[in-house]
Amino acid sequence: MRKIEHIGIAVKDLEQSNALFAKLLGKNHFKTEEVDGEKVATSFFQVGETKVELLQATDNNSPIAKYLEKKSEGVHHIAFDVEDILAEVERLKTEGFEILNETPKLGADNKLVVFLHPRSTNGVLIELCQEI
Ligand SMILES: CC[C@@H](C(=O)O)C(=O)SCCNC(=O)CCNC(=O)[C@H](O)C(C)(C)COP(=O)(O)OP(=O)(O)OC[C@H]1O[C@@H](n2cnc3c(N)ncnc32)[C@H](O)[C@@H]1OP(=O)(O)O
Ligand SMILES: [Co+2]
Repeated sequence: MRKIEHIGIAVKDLEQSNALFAKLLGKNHFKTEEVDGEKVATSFFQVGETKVELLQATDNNSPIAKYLEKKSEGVHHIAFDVEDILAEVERLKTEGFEILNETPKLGADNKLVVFLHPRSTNGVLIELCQEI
C-alpha cells in the first residue's frame, strides 16, 4: 500500500458539507461525481497528497444510507492506493482479511476499488484503490 488515497466521510447533505469543508480546509472541492454502483454522490477535496471524499446516499439502499441509519455522520472508510489491486487482494486473503468484493468494482475518480469488512480490520472499513 503506497499512501492514503482518501478518507471517506458519510454526510447527510453534500451541499451543506461542501460548504463546511471548504471553510475548514480553506479551499473548494475540485470535483463531484455520482457512482451509481454504490448509490452515492461524492465530492473531493485535495489535501496534500491525499483527499477527503464526502459521500451522500442517492438511494435508501446505499451503504451510506444504511450507515447513517445506525451511526452518525463521520469517518466511514479509509482508502489506500495500491499498484496492483488483484495482487493485494490475494495477499490480504492469505493474511486472513475478509474481502467484501474480490472482483474490483468501478469507484469514483477513475479507480478500481475493493473493500475489506470492518469486522476483520478492528472496526474500520478499508477500501483499496487502483488507478485505471
Ligand atoms: C464512491 C465510490 C467509492 C470510492 O471510489 O471511493 C466509495 O467509497 S463507495 C463507499 C460506499 N460503499 C461501501 O461502503 C461498500 C462497502 N461496504 C459494504 O459492503 C457494507 O457497508 C458493509 C461494510 C459490509 C456493512 O454492510 P451491512 O453488513 O449491510 O451493514 P450492517 O449495518 O449489518 O453492518 C455490519 C457491521 O459492520 C459495521 N459497519 C458497517 N459499516 C461500517 C463502516 N463503514 N465502518 C465501520 N463499521 C461498519 C456495523 O456497525 C455492524 O457492526 P455490528 O453492529 O457490531 O455488527
Ligand atoms: Co471511497
